Amino acid sequence: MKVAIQGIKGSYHHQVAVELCGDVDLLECDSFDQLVIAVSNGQVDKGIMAIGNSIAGSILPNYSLIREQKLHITGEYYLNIEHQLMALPGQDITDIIEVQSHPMALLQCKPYFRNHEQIKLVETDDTAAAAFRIAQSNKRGIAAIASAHAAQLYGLEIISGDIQEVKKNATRFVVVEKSNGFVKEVNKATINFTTGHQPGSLGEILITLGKLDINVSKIQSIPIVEKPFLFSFVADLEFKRMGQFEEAKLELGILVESLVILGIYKSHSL
Ligand SMILES: O=C(O)C(=O)C[C@]1(C(=O)O)C=C[C@@H](O)C=C1
Repeated sequence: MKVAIQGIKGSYHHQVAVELCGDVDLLECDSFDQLVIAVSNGQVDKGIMAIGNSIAGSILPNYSLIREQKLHITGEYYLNIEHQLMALPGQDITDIIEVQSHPMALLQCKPYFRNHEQIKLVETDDTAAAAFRIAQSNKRGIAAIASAHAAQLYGLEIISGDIQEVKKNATRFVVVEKSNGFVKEVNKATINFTTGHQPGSLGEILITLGKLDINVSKIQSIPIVEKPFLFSFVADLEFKRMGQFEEAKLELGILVESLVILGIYKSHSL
C-alpha cells in the first residue's frame, strides 16, 4: 500500500502512517497541497493529514483542501505529541541561537522559549526535515523541534525533552482517500454545511441533531474564500447507528443551504 504523508521519515505523520498501516510504501510530501493532489490523482492509496492540535487548534486550510479535491475522510487517529529540542551532540541550550520546526510545532512550544530570548524561531516544512537538515549540514548553534524518533534517526542529541506547553498534547490526523470505500463499524461523520442568515438557523440544526441523539463533538467555522466574512461550518458528528446519521442527512437537507459529507468513519480516541 502506498501512503502519502506530509513530511519525511521521523515526522509525526510518519508515526501515524506506521500505527495505522504498518510498514508502508511512503510518499513524503513537502506540503499538504502536494499530499491531497497525490491522493486525488491516484498516485497513492491513502493520505494522512493533521487536521488539528489540542494546543494550537484547527488547521483550517486542510478542510478546504479535502473539499476542493473531493476527497473522503475514511479514518481518524489521535496521537500524543511529545516535542523534543535537538541539535548536534555536545551542545546545551545556551549554545543555541536558532530553532527550526513546523509552524504547528513551534506554536505548541512557544512558552518554553520565553526564558531563552537569544533564540530565533524559524518555520520549516516539517519537524523531521528540520532535524535532517541540521544533521546534514553539520551546523552547530541550530536546533530542531521534532520527535524522539527523529533525533534517533538523524543522530541528533536531545537538549531538552517534552517542551510543549502542556504535558497532554495531542494532534488529530485524518485518513483521506479518493473514494469512500468500505469502512466497517462507522460511528462518526464529518460534514460541511452552510446556513441562511436568519436568527436561530444554526441553533435549529444543532437542536435537530440533539433530538436524533447525535453528539456534535466539534464544530468549526471555515471562511468561504469567495465571499469575504461569510462562513461555512464543519461539524464532527458521533452516533451509534448508521440509521441516526441517515435520518440527520434527511432532516438537515431541509434546514441547510448546502451540505457536503466529507467522510463517514470509525472514531478513534487516545
Ligand atoms: O512536522 C511534522 O512532524 C508533522 O507531522 C506536522 C505536524 C502538523 O502538521 O501539525 C503534526 C503534528 C504536530 O502537531 C506538529 C506538526
